[in-house]
Amino acid sequence: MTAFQTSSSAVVNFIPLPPSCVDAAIIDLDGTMVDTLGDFSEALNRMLQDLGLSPIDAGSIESMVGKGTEHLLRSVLKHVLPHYGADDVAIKIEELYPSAWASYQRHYLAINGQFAGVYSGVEAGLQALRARGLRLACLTNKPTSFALPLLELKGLAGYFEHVFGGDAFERKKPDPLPLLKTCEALGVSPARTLMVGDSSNDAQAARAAGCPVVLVTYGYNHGQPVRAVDADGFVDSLAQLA
Ligand SMILES: O=C(O)COP(=O)(O)O
Ligand SMILES: [Mg+2]
Repeated sequence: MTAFQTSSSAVVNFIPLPPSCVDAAIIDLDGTMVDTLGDFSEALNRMLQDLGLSPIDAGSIESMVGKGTEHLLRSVLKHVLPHYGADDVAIKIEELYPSAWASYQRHYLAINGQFAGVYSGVEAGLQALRARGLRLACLTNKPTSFALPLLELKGLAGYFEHVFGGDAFERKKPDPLPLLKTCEALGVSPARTLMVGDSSNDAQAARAAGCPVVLVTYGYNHGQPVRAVDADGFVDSLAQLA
């Protein structure tokens, strides 16, 4: 049992942190601080149009978000190329990938943040964590070049000492490496660093790194119910971290 669980139940709604338990918090971006599904949808559909492919709906995109851009683009291409056989699809995806990535990057950077909104309670939560003296870093699987301007535009960049994207380290979440590297950059120990995310990706990375982990209930969890994920607690708003 961690300091964040009660003795009566394995997974509970979040218990307010005893201030002495953590020195830092690492916060996920997509689905945790900003609802970026509109941005993903806009940039991906502009990309598909460039490639002469059929559009994709936001509901399908939602279950593909969270594992970084390479995974997202390959999943989207696979989804819109259903009339090919399995082997042919794989070949076609690799063939299309370089132009898909170039087009997606161009469109995403052009619309970044315009179809996205900060979830309610995010600023209050970040302010409360800062008021407790916690060191804060943002760790996302989206490219750093997408994350930085988005946080700036939404007025959230100033809360973080570090912002690391999916391309900042050799491996992405759910690998523990990005969390361990972020703890190192903050100069804190993983056991005293709270991970706050929205998906099993964040929770698995945190478990493997030895960080306590709390998940929000409103984000994107690969199309699966988030409360089934192994985590230390759940919040409906970052303001509940206060
Ligand atoms: O771009 C993604 O895959 C999602 O990134 P996240 O780690 O901020 O949820
Ligand atoms: Mg996320």
